[in-house]
Amino acid sequence: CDLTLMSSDMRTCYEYLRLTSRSFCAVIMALDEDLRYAVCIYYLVLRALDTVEDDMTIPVDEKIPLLKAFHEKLYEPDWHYTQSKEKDRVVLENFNIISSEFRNLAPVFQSVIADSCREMGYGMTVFLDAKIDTYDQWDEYCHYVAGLVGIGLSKLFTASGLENTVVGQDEAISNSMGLFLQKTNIIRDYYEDILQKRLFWPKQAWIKYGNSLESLKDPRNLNNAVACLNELVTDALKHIPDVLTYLSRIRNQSVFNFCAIPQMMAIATLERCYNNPHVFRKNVKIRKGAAVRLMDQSTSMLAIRNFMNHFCTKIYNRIPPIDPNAGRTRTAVSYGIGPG
Ligand SMILES: O=C(O)CO[C@@H](C(=O)O)[C@@H](OCCCCCc1ccc2ccccc2c1)C(=O)NCCCCCc1ccc2ccccc2c1
Ligand SMILES: [Mg+2]
Ligand SMILES: [Mg+2]
Repeated sequence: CDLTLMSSDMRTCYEYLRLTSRSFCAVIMALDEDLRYAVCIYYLVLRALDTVEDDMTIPVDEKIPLLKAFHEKLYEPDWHYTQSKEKDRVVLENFNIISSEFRNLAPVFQSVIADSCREMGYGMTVFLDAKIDTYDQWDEYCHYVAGLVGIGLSKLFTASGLENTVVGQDEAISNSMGLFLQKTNIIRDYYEDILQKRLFWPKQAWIKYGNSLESLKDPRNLNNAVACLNELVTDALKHIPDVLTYLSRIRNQSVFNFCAIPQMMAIATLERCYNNPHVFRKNVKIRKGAAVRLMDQSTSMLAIRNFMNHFCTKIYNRIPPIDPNAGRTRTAVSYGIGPG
């Protein structure tokens, strides 16, 4: 894009995107012009909100009103926040620049982003002590922090005129796009989160395998821990049919790539995590070469179905016969393997 035509604040916003988003910057920059601007701002606004949620040094009685009122800061020109210790605090310290660009967006884009921000902020306060007991509460938390992003993005795609009305209207399918990504992150990040006492694995799952989520990282409980991991991967795999339906509706190439690549990274990550004891000792990542191949080749429904088939077949071939969820996992991956 021609940086000279851009306002200096917008140039700064793209710099914040590059600084705070390892996984989304490239795919956002590949979007067609109008959408690229709105989606970049959308990302920065929600990353700022999430940085408040994630910052455990902010006292609860300050954090709750800040999360709930965050959407109002979009219309307070000078507002910014300098008290955060988080890695992405730059977006809070310079929120006035981000909000000034937000107010330059088309009104329809502003209302989608502001509504999303209000609902996400509220949802984060509901789960502030991160006590996620049931699978339904797991779905609810992931709806607030990621499902809403899928719903908001879909409304931006339709409002931009690049995608059909159905994309922006079918909230259940858009929600699944976020749940698949967020559940994959939560499964992958067990070790890093448990060190910060952030407990996002649902109790309804881990209670069958140990008397606390922390107990799963004890090497003596490794078999139970891996069985719990496999159960959560199986739950995440259930979103695959919705992900395939969503992607099959997308018509604009840059929107397709933007939507498809994070989903392919997620299924590749789930495959690496499945039945993998390393999840309890370090951060499991997909190999650089595999990630590059997914970025370059996730450009058509045929490619997506082939990648989904590839990773689901790899999981299928590694299901331990004695795993308590073996049958349910075979059923879940079969949706990704497809009729072929
Ligand atoms: O702190 C971190 O580094 C990770 O934080 C995680 C957490 O705290 O749980 C967690 O924070 C969630 C709250 C803030 C959401 C920020 C976000 C992310 C991606 C976007 C992409 C485009 C536009 C706006 C976006 C907004 C996080 O970043 N999880 C990664 C998965 C979130 C997926 C969002 C999402 C949902 C549906 C999508 C559909 C199509 C394309 C991209 C999509 C992206
Ligand atoms: Mg975060
Ligand atoms: Mg968070």
